[in-house]
Amino acid sequence: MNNLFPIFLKLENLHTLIVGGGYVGLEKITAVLDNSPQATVTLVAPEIRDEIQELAQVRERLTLIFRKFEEQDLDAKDLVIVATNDKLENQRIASIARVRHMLVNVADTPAICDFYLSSVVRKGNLKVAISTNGMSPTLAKRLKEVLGEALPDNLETAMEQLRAVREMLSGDFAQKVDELNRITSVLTAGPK
Ligand SMILES: C[C@@]1(CC(=O)O)C2=NC(=C\c3[nH]c(c(CCC(=O)O)c3CC(=O)O)Cc3[nH]c(c(CC(=O)O)c3CCC(=O)O)/C=C3\N/C(=C\2)[C@@H](CCC(=O)O)[C@]3(C)CC(=O)O)/[C@H]1CCC(=O)O
Ligand SMILES: NC(=O)c1ccc[n+]([C@@H]2O[C@H](COP(=O)([O-])OP(=O)(O)OC[C@H]3O[C@@H](n4cnc5c(N)ncnc54)[C@H](O)[C@@H]3O)[C@@H](O)[C@H]2O)c1
Repeated sequence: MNNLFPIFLKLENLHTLIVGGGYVGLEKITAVLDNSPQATVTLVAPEIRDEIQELAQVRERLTLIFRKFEEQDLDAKDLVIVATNDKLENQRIASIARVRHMLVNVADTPAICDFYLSSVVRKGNLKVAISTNGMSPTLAKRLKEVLGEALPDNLETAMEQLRAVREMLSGDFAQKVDELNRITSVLTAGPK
């Protein structure tokens, strides 16, 4: 069963807590900031990798706290990514966050995640997020590479032109939809 519902978050409007500052903490903070450089993030861990400390020097909205997780760290947070190397502590933190109605990702335990991070193909304004439903992050990463090669680089121009058309079109909503579908039908037309 694949019941995941994909959404695209504006992380600059949310406050994300990352618990753990090791390899996985670094992977997750990198994923967050690569996609959402203006995201507000607090990371708490007694030991924080140098690469994360370097990131914090150039990212004003990234705050580091050098100690173990405390429940108050969840105050005023929207999302939590839990990535300590203590599985039981990860589960404990996730349960506290759930009681507080926050969305939780626990890097080492997919079964108790409310959301997964995805592999991301980016071409300007286009973003394609890939998930394997937790089956194989490695496959997601490879598919990202395949799709990145396959998608043409001039999509940005097409998007800009379509946006201009979209703004120019008059008429009611149904007429606009018809016209946009007509213009873009060449994209899905098979070979003649
Ligand atoms: C996509 C990506 C996004 C990101 O993290 O930014 C991501 N993992 C990435 C890479 C990656 N992760 C792992 C490897 C090693 C090889 C392998 O195991 O395949 C590699 C490959 C590599 O690094 O080369 C190990 C691993 N990952 C999870 C577990 C726990 C478990 O499965 O039990 C373990 C075993 C830990 C252990 O054994 O100790 C769990 C999750 N990893 C997810 C996402 C979520 C499911 C996504 C989906 O639905 O596909 C989920 C469920 C939760 C989450 O983390 O959100 C990112 C690709 C970035 C890119 O595109 O370059
Ligand atoms: N989802 C994924 O993509 C993925 C990939 C690899 C590993 N994992 C799993 O993620 C976990 C973390 O691995 P790692 O390589 O980052 O470990 P690591 O040893 O490099 O780092 C652990 C971090 O957790 C911190 N920490 C420990 N207890 C803490 C606490 N109570 N509060 C706050 N921080 C605390 C440490 O200070 C350190 O910063 C492991 O269980 C691993 O199996 C997940």
